[in-house]
Amino acid sequence: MASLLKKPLKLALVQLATGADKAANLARARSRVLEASKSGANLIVLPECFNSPYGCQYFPSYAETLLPHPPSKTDSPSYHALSALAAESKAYLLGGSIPEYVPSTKKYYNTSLFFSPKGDLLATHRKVHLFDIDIPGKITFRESDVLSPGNKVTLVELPEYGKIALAICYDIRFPELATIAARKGCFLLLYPGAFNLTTGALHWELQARARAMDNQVYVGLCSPARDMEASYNAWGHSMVVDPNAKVLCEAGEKEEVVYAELKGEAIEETRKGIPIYTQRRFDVYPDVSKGDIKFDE
Ligand SMILES: NC(=O)CCC(=O)C(=O)O
Repeated sequence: MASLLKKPLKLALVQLATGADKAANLARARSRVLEASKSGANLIVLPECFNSPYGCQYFPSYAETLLPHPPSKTDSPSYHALSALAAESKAYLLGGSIPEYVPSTKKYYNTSLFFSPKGDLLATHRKVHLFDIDIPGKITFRESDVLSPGNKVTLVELPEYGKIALAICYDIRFPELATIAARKGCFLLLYPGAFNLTTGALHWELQARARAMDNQVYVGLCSPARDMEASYNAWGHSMVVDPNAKVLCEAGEKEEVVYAELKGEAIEETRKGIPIYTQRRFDVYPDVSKGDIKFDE
């Protein structure tokens, strides 16, 4: 069987310190992405809401308009900054997410943008599962007060490497997305995400390792750096997990770039040793990757 990952890939996660100044966030992202590309990264990831603070009160004022494609520089400075940066760094670049506004429907989304090493937009992913939680005395958050959900599974083909899946933060709690992506042949699931001090301590690493273990693929989670002065305190701890659920690299809480070398053999060896791939009982339960699924491939 052909390898899901055709050749080794160096993945970089940029755990960016973001603030209120969008231009400063973009400039900071640029210098960290260029640093990662100088270190040989082939695929570089920026966090959820990398160009703005994270919070419902911020989404409208930071939102950019992406459609019709390509957007003007006024409609989406972040699109143009990311496109130029991908081309300059000659690496695939995932702009973890930005708040997006669609004037025709007056809807806001939490949207990531994925660029080729030539600076072409290959995919966008609108967060499918909105972060609405209420843990009394700890954290209440309702993205759905402002945002609308996306409605597709996003898979992207990188011709020299293979297929990857894009999702955002709270999407990781819904294992169906990960399973569908893995069964469709992805070698890597990427989740830019801003967990917080409550749920980060509980579930950040557990979710990453669970998605990797269940699906025997690589998983990357990229957080903003923690800022205790901000209204929302991101967990940090960006990490890459291997197909055997082992953490390959992990950031601390501050701004940092972490790297991992991904290899196709690791997926094959894991699946050979524990062959759940050939042991599924679709005569007992359904295959979630079959049926009426909305894809953007
Ligand atoms: N930005 C998010 O979606 C946060 C998700 C989160 O913290 C969680 O626990 O899930």
